[in-house]
Amino acid sequence: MAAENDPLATLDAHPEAARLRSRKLKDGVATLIVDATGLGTADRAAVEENFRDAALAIEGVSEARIAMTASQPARTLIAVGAGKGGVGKSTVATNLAIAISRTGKKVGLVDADVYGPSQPTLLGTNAKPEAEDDRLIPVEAHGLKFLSLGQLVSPGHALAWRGPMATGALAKLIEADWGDAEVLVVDLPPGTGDVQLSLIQKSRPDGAVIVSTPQDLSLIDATRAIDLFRKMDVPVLGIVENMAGYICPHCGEGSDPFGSGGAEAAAETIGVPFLGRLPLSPAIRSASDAGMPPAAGAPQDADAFTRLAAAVLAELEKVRR
Ligand SMILES: Nc1ncnc2c1ncn2[C@@H]1O[C@H](COP(=O)(O)OP(=O)(O)OP(=O)(O)O)[C@@H](O)[C@H]1O
Repeated sequence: MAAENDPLATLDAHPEAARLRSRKLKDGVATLIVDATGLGTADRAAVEENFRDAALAIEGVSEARIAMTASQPARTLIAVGAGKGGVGKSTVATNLAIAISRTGKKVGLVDADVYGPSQPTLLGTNAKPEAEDDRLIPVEAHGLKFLSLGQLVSPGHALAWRGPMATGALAKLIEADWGDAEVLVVDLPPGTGDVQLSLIQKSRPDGAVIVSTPQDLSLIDATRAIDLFRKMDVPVLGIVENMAGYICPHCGEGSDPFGSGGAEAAAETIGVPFLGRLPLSPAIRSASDAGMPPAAGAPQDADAFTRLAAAVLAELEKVRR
């Protein structure tokens, strides 16, 4: 790492030398930059102490300054929002997260829906997260790590989350120990209120996906949600049209209970990408209610979400350039 006559060169033989990013000695002060990726709080402190002791044991070092770099990997945060409730935002967020994880990425899902956290139902588990050093450890299900406000309260009490209390609880979910998760999908509460605003401000999503049904009223609300993200300088990755057409399971005939093509037309007018449509399907509803996300199921159910994940990842690449 440095010249042979550098007294700090002995640190290259340290058992944690692979974490040493740089070392410098000036006027008796040793400055080390150490990569803390993947370390829990206790291990991080131990490694720091260890390097300090090792540096101070070197002749000519009177002081050791150790900088531990961010312990978490660069993580992409995707917010899933909707202007109003009931459009299938949570269903889309869960299945999008699963479809992204099926591309080989490590994915975490945050259920930040203060008004009706539904991920424990959608993922079919009531397991409660543990905490270590005051940091929550996400629960695992269907290949995802996830945390939900619904896990922090007893059933039926979620409506008590309001204002600063909700904001504080949401921060705990986002700042949890997500380990090696590369992508974090955040299921926001519906609407454009203070809770959404402070969450967007604090967590700075890399992009937002807006869920809407094809009908006009839902689209007006979706437009408000888009405005909120744009004002906060969060790139809108696009609109997903959910419940976009119904195929009768009995006669096979197609119909459009909520209209058709509305979200695609609105996306064009507003100037955001259209990410695709998901059909109104009894199979999606019954699988979701049973805690068996369709994205993790048979191809005929999973395909629409696989395409959605590909579209979302492609848009993310574009906004990063
Ligand atoms: N494409 C679909 N086909 C059939 N049912 C669907 C579809 N999408 C969602 N649903 C059903 O609609 C209901 C509402 O969905 P979901 O909870 O995901 O909506 P939401 O927008 O997150 O609502 P809220 O924000 O109010 O919690 C659920 O019963 C869900 O199974």
